[in-house]
Amino acid sequence: MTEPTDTAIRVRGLRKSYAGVPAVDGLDLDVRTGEVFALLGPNGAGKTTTVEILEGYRHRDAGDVSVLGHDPQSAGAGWRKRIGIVLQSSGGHDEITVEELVGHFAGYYPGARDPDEVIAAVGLDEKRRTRARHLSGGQRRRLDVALGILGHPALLFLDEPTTGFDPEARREFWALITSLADGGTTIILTTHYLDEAEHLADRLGVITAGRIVALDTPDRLGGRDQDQAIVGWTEDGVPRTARTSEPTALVAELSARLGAEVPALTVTRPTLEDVYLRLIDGAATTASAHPSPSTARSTIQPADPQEPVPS
Ligand SMILES: Nc1ncnc2c1ncn2[C@@H]1O[C@H](COP(=O)(O)OP(=O)(O)OP(=O)(O)O)[C@@H](O)[C@H]1O
Repeated sequence: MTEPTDTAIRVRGLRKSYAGVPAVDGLDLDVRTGEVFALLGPNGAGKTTTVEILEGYRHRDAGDVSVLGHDPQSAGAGWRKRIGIVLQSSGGHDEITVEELVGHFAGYYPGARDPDEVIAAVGLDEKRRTRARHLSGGQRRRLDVALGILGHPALLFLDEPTTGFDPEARREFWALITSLADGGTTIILTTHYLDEAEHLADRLGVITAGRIVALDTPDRLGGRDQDQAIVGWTEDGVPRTARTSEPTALVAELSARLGAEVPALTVTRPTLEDVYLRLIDGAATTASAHPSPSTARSTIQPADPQEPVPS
């Protein structure tokens, strides 16, 4: 297969079941080279299963998958070196210091980034001589990211990267991700933080029950840009609100009626979280109105333990 330059990931009809219960149920996805793409969805929606198939860590039951022009199921070591992975939880190497670990992993990649620069970039300079087991949860995640970006990956997977970060650490981490994206790295992000997705992602895909139910830019997802605005103000001492698709006209009318400064005026639009929750609710309602055989099966069949990971 020749490698397309504008498409980093192409997925068609992806399916994966555990003990007959679908986790990914006919998923299509295109991720463009150089974009930051966020996968959102409730617990158990199929995000990790999808991402692990893309990473080559899990075998699919059906569908076509191309990642950087190769099928992850059969791609070789050269392909793997072009992929950076930061898993949801990491561990191990507890007795090794940050600089030893980063220096050691740098040896795996021809033309690796300078370990000192990577340690500085993830904000671990002050902890470089600290053993991994003495790092805080957030610092450990930064170390994971350091290991993930050492090899200049063309494609970086970040699975819930800022869980446990304090607000300042999250902002710093976002800046790091933005700088990687500016440098041309394609990034696949799974997160439960809507503000993180909105801040970082060029496009978002929402997965429920193993399918993409919405896919767009953060400001257009689920018709968000078409949503009515909510105008709030106080009149005769009473708080009032109105929904309108023409907030400017309403504000002008209020201003003409109540004076130049309309008391307690606010104009708001649905947040990404509002839209996301609406999409999830809508998908759940549709699923319960039309129960599929797979939904019925899931109540009676236990799931398999995790498959062995191919080397
Ligand atoms: N190894 C496994 N064996 C059996 N069932 C599994 C396995 N991995 C995932 N599942 C099931 O597949 C479904 C999708 O799980 P997955 O981990 O892909 O969801 P997710 O969207 O990543 O969830 P979360 O947000 O909680 O991480 C769930 O119902 C889960 O229980």
